Amino acid sequence: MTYPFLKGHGTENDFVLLPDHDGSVHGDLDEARVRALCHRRAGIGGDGVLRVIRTAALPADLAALGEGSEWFMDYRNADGSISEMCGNGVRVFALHLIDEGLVDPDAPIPVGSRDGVKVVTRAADGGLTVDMGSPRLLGHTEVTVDGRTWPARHVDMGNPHAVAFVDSLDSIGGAGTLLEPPGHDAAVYPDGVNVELVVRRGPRHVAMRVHERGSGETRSCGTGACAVMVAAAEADGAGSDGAGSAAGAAYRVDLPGGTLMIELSAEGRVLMTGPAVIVARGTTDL
Ligand SMILES: N[C@@H](CCC[C@H](N)C(=O)O)C(=O)O
Repeated sequence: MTYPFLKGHGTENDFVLLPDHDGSVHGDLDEARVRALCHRRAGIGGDGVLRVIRTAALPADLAALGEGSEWFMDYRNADGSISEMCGNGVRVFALHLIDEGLVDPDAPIPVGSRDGVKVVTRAADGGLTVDMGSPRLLGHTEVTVDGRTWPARHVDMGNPHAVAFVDSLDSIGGAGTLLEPPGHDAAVYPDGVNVELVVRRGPRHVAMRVHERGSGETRSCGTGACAVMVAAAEADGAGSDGAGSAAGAAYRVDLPGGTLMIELSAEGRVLMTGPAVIVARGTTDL
């Protein structure tokens, strides 16, 4: 069977997009197909898959999560597992909808996800801004990477994150070498966790590396950058809800694949701005 695909990325977090508007192409998108598509040597290659489907074509339980949005981002990690949300992916997804004339490019674009509807707007710098919703600052925990253990902040951005402030990003193996899933408390993260390692670069400016649940070390993670901003804002004197005195603050978050700007609105909502690019389109029989 041959079917269409596109390839895109946001700050080098790369995705295979699968247009499947009425759900007739991929049915239940199984893990084996996702792994084959994302394989870096035998497939198209990607950190994950974004299935582009109309909310109305989904089973009732999923459709309920996307209520109010015509389009739903059905996201899968490279290993075929499902995640609630993908911050870089939703920008790439919205760009695809704009490119294909599927939405009004001048209006806010609602995109359904397993973490509810995210609204994407065009940013002044040519990028896209996503209202990522309200973060949840949960407990304190720890993570172990390369045999070293750090205290970490548990931040929920719809998906689970552990944010650890470290002395140096360079001393923890080379870039792209966090191959083993970091050690973490399975009681805190029963479904696994995305782990962010962070250093300060200046006032409201941080840099990070990330090991993603289901994808390994990636060049960028949008929800991860948001979690990092929330943890940094708390450390900089915000209230326990992540808003407080940091509300309105904008942080620059540098990642191996680029830079994201993350802002905490006066209402305590996280606004993420960054680029999105489509680099290829074609058909595959994978
Ligand atoms: N890269 C994404 C996050 C993808 C999901 C994550 N690996 C998980 O399992 O929660 C992003 O940009 O947010």
